[in-house]
Amino acid sequence: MNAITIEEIAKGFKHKKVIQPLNLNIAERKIFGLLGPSGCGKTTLIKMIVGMMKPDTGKITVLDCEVPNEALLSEIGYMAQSDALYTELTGAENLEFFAKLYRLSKKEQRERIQYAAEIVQLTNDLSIRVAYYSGGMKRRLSLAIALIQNPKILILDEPTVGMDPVLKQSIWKELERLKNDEHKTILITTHVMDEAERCDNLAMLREGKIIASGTPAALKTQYGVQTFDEVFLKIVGEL
Ligand SMILES: Nc1ncnc2c1ncn2[C@@H]1O[C@H](COP(=O)(O)OP(=O)(O)OP(=O)(O)O)[C@@H](O)[C@H]1O
Repeated sequence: MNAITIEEIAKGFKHKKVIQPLNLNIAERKIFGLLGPSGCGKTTLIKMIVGMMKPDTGKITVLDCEVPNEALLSEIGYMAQSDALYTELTGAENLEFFAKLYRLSKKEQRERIQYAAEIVQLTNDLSIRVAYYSGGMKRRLSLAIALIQNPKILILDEPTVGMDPVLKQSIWKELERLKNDEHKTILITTHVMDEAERCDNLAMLREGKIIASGTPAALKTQYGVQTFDEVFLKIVGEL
């Protein structure tokens, strides 16, 4: 069963085609990684899945609903690349704001805020104003916000940028637990190759087209290489 189905989606800005007509299926209860060089269209594709950007043509279906659909707002936890946080508020107030937006009960609010803050190791910094957070702390708070309403699907645009290896490892463990125990579907963009390795399925994007897809092992076997950088270089004829 697919959590996300993308059919013939295309998007351009002015004269530039950013996403070529593209098809992609993302299976439920899997971690799907979107790889590709800067500017290849990953964020644009993700924004269309989330419903923040309208495709020029094509259709996107999430959990059997055609995007955009208000019912999907609570089903998708989205972590953007640029942090959309209220810097005048504390970390806790930011989390509360989003918890209220999703109409969580007082008890759920408390539980989810505690859970999300623990996952990103911000529990002891929740009373600090976000204006005083470091870049990495803001990323962590953004990830906590994506988790707050306990969505079925997590869409995370480069979630671990600026995080230290220990925290990165614990976040990946939690993503795997969310998939295995809570049956979440996770779509992630990354430049980090050891993260790509941990995904169940990958799609490699270049100039708005999918140039390769499959499991991490299948992709490396298909191209007879050891790393995803080499897969990419082989495809573009540089190796
Ligand atoms: N609103 C916009 N108006 C005009 N051009 C845009 C807009 N949004 C994105 N683009 C262009 O679309 C292309 C793809 O951008 P996108 O952010 O999707 O790339 P990306 O693969 O996510 O890159 P990165 O890994 O660096 O974040 C870029 O050339 C970018 O300049």
